[in-house]
Amino acid sequence: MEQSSDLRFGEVPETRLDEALALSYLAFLETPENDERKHHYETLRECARVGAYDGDRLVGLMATYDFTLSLPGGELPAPGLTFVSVAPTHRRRGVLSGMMAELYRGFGAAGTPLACLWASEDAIYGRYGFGTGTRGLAVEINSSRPLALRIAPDERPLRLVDPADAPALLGPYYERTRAVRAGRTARTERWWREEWMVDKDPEDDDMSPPRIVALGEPLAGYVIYRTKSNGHGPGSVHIGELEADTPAVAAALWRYLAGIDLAHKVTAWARPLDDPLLHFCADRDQVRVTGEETGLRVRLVDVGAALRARSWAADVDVVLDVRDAHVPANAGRHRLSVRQGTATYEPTDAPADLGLDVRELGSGYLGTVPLRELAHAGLVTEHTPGAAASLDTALRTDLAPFTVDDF
Ligand SMILES: CC(=O)SCCNC(=O)CCNC(=O)[C@H](O)C(C)(C)COP(=O)(O)OP(=O)(O)OC[C@H]1O[C@@H](n2cnc3c(N)ncnc32)[C@H](O)[C@@H]1OP(=O)(O)O
Repeated sequence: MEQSSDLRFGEVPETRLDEALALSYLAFLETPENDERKHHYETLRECARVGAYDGDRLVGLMATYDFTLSLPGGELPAPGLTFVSVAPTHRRRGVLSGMMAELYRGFGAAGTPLACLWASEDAIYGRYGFGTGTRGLAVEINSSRPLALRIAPDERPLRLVDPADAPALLGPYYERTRAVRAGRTARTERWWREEWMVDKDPEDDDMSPPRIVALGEPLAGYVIYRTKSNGHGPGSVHIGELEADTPAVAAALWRYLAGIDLAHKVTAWARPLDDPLLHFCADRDQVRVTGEETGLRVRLVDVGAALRARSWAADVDVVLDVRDAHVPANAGRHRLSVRQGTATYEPTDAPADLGLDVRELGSGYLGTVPLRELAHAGLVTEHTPGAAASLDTALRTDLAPFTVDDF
């Protein structure tokens, strides 16, 4: 892609936030109302920002949240890309590519190990080395009849929680889920309030405020959902998040949701690939998977730092020949050696066992996509038969990586 020589890339100062927001609304085809605009302004103010300038005019914008991402057995800083916008007058001239290069330069200087994002379109970010970090299932329950279950639900009472109390009650619980499931960003008090507990659903004016139902003291599980009425017809229940200590607690929460009067449908836009509901429901005609999508995309910005920070399910010794068109420091042959749970990752002259792009390594990193599958798809080259399977065994996680925090 040819990049215009009159473009300049650099920081977007706070004095230009209004212009940056206007550009973003132009790119995303949005005209938000005052409260939402204020929220976007504050969010953008707190993010790090990269811009593209044509003369003095801002024609490209990209911002990063200061996130920390859970990994198998640990966590790392992982800036979250957002507000990625290019003026419609300047598309396909290399503005995004220029901003990505500027971003990666900054990451290199800061020693940033990972980056993450949710994409508006699937085809955009693979070229910059982003792989599949998490995937989610869309699930729909026919709740015109009681939920049929194969296990006994936890019969302790359920209680409604005031949204104002939710961050203090749910926050520590959510934090514990991060320790056992990779792919989850840490939530601040502000994130809870402004992303989860906001009264008005940003995408659907007809949704109720968030409802929170909890089970157990100490807390053993919770669900955050909204409802939607449908005039005289049956309404629906829409799950934001459901977390539970045990299958019995999960069963109690799902049974509750499916039992809500005046609603004949429960939907969840994203559930983990290994959601126990899909096994303990007694009727898969009643509980249907209606879609599967990539959630968080992950970029190994510093491959060595990223690999050393996660835990491993098995020892492994492989030489990886990594391609990285955007971060040259990652490219070339490196020996990944995991001994008794500790990884080393060093440059080597030894012949490669596996050849792959950093994008594919990103897809395997949290355990979501087996490298064996990518080898079968012709995207990973197996120079040593069995090397992809050995690395997959080491990368495997107990729970499927998953997040519902889109941004
Ligand atoms: C994390 C987030 O914020 S996701 C949100 C992304 N933003 C949006 O969807 C808002 C609307 N879209 C836009 O603002 C722009 O079209 C962007 C940001 C998607 C792309 O910006 P551009 O400056 O046009 O991209 P740029 O010219 O640098 O293209 C680089 C390469 O990506 C490709 N590309 C860019 N956009 C797309 C796309 N939507 N689908 C497929 N390929 C794309 C280009 O063809 C080019 O490929 P090449 O190098 O092989 O020739």
